[in-house]
Amino acid sequence: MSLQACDLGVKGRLEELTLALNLGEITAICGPNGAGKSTLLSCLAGLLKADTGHVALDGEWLGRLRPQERARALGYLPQSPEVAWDVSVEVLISLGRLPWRGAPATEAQAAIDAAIAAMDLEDFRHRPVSQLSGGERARALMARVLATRPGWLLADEPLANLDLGHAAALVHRFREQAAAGRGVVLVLHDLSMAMNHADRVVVLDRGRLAADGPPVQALSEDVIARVWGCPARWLGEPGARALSVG
Ligand SMILES: Nc1ncnc2c1ncn2[C@@H]1O[C@H](COP(=O)(O)OP(=O)(O)OP(=O)(O)O)[C@@H](O)[C@H]1O
Repeated sequence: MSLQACDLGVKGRLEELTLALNLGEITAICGPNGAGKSTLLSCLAGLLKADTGHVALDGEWLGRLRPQERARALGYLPQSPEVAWDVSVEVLISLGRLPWRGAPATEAQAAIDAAIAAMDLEDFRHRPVSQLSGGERARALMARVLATRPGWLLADEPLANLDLGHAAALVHRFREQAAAGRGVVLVLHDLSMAMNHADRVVVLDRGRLAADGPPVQALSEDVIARVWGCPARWLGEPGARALSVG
């Protein structure tokens, strides 16, 4: 199942970008504020229509797929952890099963239970979403995406509201998903996370592709200086790098 952006352009936001994403990999999309990361992710998820070009899933244009088919293949976590309805955590997560309506109830419950366990939400299962902290709500929203068991996980800043332990656990979940042959595409501001845990990093700058490759290349000190405009130095060993800035 391939996911490709071909000459993708959104006026004032993305400039004719071509990109083929790979299953079995964690791809990080990095770049400064306003670089076009969320715009690209929304296009890949089929939620934002490009002005030029298209996104193709297995060679089929996203716009031509049935919504249910698209929702089964592409799981999307938006940047802001907003929830429109004050339902319980379990009900919120069960919404992730909507694309699989008609599947056996046992299968649905197993997926929901696994997502609750993966995001450490057992204690909150019956709690209304309005009574969660910001990080707990972010975990519940991630669990909803996991419950779908999509072929592609597209997550916009999935670690932003999480404490250290839950962030590390979620990175581990992403690695499991990639190892299971799924595609994982993450917008990340934390360049150390991208350096240490991504297989590939796509760097955007003012709507353009500035770098694309293994983290050591795409997040080299030169690229960081050029794109983010600040001197930075990588410290530590491969796999446990820390970024010293300034
Ligand atoms: N709905 C919109 N209409 C018009 N322009 C928009 C809209 N949303 C974002 N933009 C603009 O498009 C550009 C890219 O925005 P985008 O949200 O993709 O950036 P980003 O890289 O995700 O940034 P951040 O790191 O701040 O979240 C920005 O200049 C932004 O101001």
